[in-house]
Amino acid sequence: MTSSGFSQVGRKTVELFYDVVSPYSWIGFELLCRYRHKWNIDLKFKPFFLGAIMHYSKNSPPGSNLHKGNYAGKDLHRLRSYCNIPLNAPSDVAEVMFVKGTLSAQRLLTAISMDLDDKAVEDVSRELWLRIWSKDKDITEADSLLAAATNAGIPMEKAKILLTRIKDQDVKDKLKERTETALSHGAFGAPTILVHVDGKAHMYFGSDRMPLIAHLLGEKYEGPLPELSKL
Ligand SMILES: N[C@@H](CCC(=O)N[C@@H](CS)C(=O)NCC(=O)O)C(=O)O
Repeated sequence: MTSSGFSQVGRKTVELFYDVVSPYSWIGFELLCRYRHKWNIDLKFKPFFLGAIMHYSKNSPPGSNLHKGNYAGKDLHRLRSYCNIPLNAPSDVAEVMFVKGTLSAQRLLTAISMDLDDKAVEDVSRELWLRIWSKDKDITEADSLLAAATNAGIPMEKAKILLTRIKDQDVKDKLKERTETALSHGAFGAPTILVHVDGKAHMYFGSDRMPLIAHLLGEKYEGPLPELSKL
């Protein structure tokens, strides 16, 4: 969809539902950013709240299972060079993911999606992932969120206003609405990707579903295109 609400002729819409707590969402995000022009898709960023997705789908994070958690650590290390995304697990993964969480960060992204544009959502999302999943930096304190926003090019005064917006009811409601939309399509984790073709939404789970998404779109998937990395 364009800002006027209409898709450009021939462009299919792909909605990426993600939470910056999720390293696989980062991979899905970068891969779709790399492919959006090749596939001529209208890529829409939909920050949602993974904690609520897990709760309402009665799922549990892979890290809550010892073997799955250990495997995910190795998998992400392999994906780091395969995809050319500088993934590094935080020193205390459990604290970062399950104690500190990402509710404020997801509300900030929601406020940016409401008050600014897709480019700002993209750039701040990347900055947040760089902090949490590359540099082992906090994303819960006000200063941390301001640093992510300003590093992404948002002027400090505007960033401060956006930060106050995370307490506003319309922002909370929008994040809830997006999370409910994902749940209504059967979401149980992140990334959740909705591909709209011929008036129908097709739901995919995972950053590793790109070959299937390409197939649905009638396009080619040629791997993670590490040479197009923005990182
Ligand atoms: N195979 C998927 C794994 C994605 C994944 O494990 N995502 C986590 C969040 S980081 C999740 O929501 N998992 C739910 C589940 O595995 O049921 C990929 O490569 O992207």
